[in-house]
Amino acid sequence: MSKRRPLVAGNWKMHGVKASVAEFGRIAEGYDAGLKAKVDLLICPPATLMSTLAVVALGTRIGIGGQDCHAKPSGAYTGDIAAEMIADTGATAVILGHSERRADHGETDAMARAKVLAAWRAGLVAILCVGETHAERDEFRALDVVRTQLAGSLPDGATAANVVIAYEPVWAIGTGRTPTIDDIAEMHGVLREELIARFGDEGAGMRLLYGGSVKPENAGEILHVPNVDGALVGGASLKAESFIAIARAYL
Ligand SMILES: O=C(CO)COP(=O)(O)O
Repeated sequence: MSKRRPLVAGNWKMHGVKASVAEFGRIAEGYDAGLKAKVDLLICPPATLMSTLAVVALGTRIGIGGQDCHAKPSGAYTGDIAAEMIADTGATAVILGHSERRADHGETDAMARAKVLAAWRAGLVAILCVGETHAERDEFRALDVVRTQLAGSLPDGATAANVVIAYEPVWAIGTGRTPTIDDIAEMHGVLREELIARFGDEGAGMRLLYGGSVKPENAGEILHVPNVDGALVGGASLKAESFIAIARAYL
């Protein structure tokens, strides 16, 4: 039996307004005692909702996280948010190095690495995303690409408590397509090997999430793959019904 407690995290991306607080309430209602005994839940709303949801989440045992942070604690960086500001809302985690940040904002492994250090400085858990493009998988480079991303973006000092790794194949995000169960098992196995080689027992204890078109229909299969310790869910996290249904794969 693995001692890693599963985590199902919702990445709301650029979705959600004040009315979405009610949807969060429905997620909290669905997080019953049976689920609480088995799985952690985290919601990463847009920055505009973080403070509100952090208050609403008090007592629900659902964590709140950010979707990105700046590497610096403060300064003249218009539009950016420091890890310390995320922590100040009551959030406890932050997604970093997401492929949408890498593609749309030119984020490199070095930048993701600096942001992970910022998250730790602020006391946040870093949810670090890695994943190959479709072309890279076609060229049989997926494992190498992901190994390189992990090596370049995960700093020394990572522990089972301060980092979660999310494997998100870029081509599976929002497309309804997923890798085969064997491909997920292979990638997560490689990630686990890398983490143990670098961090020993801490690496063995780090949670590895799968992300990319996770839905209630495929959660049962994906979440029981060895070394898959949960999911990072985009679209299906926007509705309480589907998000909770995914978490219930652990019951
Ligand atoms: O990018 C994702 C989560 O970070 C996955 O998004 P989808 O679940 O919508 O494919």
